[in-house]
Amino acid sequence: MSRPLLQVRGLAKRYGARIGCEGIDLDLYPGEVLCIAGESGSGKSTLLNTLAFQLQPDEGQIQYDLKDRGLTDLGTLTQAQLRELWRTDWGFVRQNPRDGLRMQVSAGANIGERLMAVGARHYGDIRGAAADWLARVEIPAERLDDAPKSFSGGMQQRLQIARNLVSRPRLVFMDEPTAGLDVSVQARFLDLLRGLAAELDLAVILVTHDLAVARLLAQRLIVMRHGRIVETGLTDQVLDDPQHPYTQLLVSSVLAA
Ligand SMILES: Nc1ncnc2c1ncn2[C@@H]1O[C@H](COP(=O)(O)OP(=O)(O)OP(=O)(O)O)[C@@H](O)[C@H]1O
Repeated sequence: MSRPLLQVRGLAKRYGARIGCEGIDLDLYPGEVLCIAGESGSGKSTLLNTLAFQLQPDEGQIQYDLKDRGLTDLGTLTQAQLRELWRTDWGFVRQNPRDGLRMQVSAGANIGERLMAVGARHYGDIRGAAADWLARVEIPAERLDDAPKSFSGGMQQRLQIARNLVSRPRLVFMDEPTAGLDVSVQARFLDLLRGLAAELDLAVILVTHDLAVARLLAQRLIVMRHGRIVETGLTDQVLDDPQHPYTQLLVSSVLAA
């Protein structure tokens, strides 16, 4: 197997005496989609934000395969180096597009900004690439100059995907990206996401409480409870033959719904 893109050992994040997550070990490989599932309060968002180094870990180590340095302890990077990573080689798709987009500037500018972060300077090229990405996420090109606040929720979420993927990141963190979408647009959105992840060989760490989303998108699944990983494995295996009683309960409660 290839070298891991992200390697995590003994990770913990606490809020005072309360455990956010602890004892987390995981390896993520290039192009792999990993889903973090678990009930409300199990520590999914804490783990995601700590992995993305947007929350400072209290214990443990996160190593990332930086393009120019190989596996590097993220704790040794400066804030400027972390910001560079967030703007270029990583992406972050929020549950609420208002948190991941700049709502007042045009769709084209939302995409163009990320391109400028990776060095693009030519206005025509940036506009062309933005139009191309709008088409890839199924937004009509004539909406290029419109602000996302005039878009539907589904369009905003697709724009957030375009903004993140235009810089060709290798790793994208996603926090419940489908939770705010109507059921009627969820399936198409998931299809689009799955296609783009495969085409771009994108590694994704995705938080969801929806096991159907995990089944559709993720090769590997982590199940969390009380801040700890209680089960991990290939998604189909975990869902079809859960070993931990908590996972069994989680799977059977979905089947019963
Ligand atoms: N900012 C915070 N301050 C104090 N405690 C927090 C904070 N954020 C989360 N927690 C606590 O950490 C634990 C894990 O919360 P977290 O939000 O990571 O869970 P989650 O699985 O993402 O939940 P949900 O699905 O409801 O978003 C919970 O006990 C929660 O109360």
